[in-house]
Amino acid sequence: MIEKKINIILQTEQLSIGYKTKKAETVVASNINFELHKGQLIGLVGANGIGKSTLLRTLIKVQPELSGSIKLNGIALESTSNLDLAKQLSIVLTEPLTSKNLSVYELVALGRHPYTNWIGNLAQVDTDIINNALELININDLKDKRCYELSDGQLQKVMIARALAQDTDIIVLDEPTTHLDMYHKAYILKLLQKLTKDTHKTILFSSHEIDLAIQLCDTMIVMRKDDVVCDQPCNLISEGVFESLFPKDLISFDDTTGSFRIKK
Ligand SMILES: Nc1ncnc2c1ncn2[C@@H]1O[C@H](COP(=O)(O)OP(=O)(O)OP(=O)(O)O)[C@@H](O)[C@H]1O
Repeated sequence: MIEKKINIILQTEQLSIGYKTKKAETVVASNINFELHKGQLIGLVGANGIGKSTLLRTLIKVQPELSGSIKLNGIALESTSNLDLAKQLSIVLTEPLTSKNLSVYELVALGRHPYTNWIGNLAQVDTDIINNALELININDLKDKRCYELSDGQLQKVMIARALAQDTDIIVLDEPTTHLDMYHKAYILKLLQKLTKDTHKTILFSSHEIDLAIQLCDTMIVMRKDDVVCDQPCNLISEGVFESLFPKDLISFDDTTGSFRIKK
């Protein structure tokens, strides 16, 4: 029990997320309580528009929580400075890159930004970490290419290498498999699983690839209309959580295969 507590890296308590304007507050989800552990692969799933990106943006401090608390390594997120945050948490977003003119090496090297001096000079330790990230993701052969020359799958690997170069305890990815074909979706998620095992980092990603996430994740956070649940995939299956994710007219969840099927 005590060891479990020591291993907690990210924790929410009575978290409520959404959007606030001067006139109104829109709650997207509330009563969110979970504990994420070191070295785990965690998939965040739910229907379109349910609040996955809103939750991720709140967890990475891009938007404020409406109420409740988030703790990163035991410290409230709101009292963690942005520089400290960048040393603990790295982010991979799917938005198109504005810096596609950079070479792959230069883009991965940007991951060292929180650690370098103001002109961004790289020390030997930084270049070692960058080379190690290129090696771990197996993209050494791409390092001199310009980012605009890459396929979506290659670019996604480069973005993950940049996050690795940032050398944080936790990596957060918003829909890392968007635009990828079936093979590359599986490849990227398998790569994330391997990284959690090889580096003991915690990796949290949102995805619509529920079937793949069930097979690969240690833990899943499932956002439903009325609640947010977090558990091991096998427990979520036996509690019927996936079955309740979507309207029942078109697809149903098959407990035995752990996948969705179209109703005939
Ligand atoms: N900037 C914003 N201001 C106000 N409401 C927003 C904003 N961004 C998103 N929303 C609303 O918050 C809700 C959750 O959206 P969000 O993008 O988090 O869902 P999602 O689960 O990531 O969806 P998808 O799977 O389609 O990407 C939606 O109702 C959306 O319209």
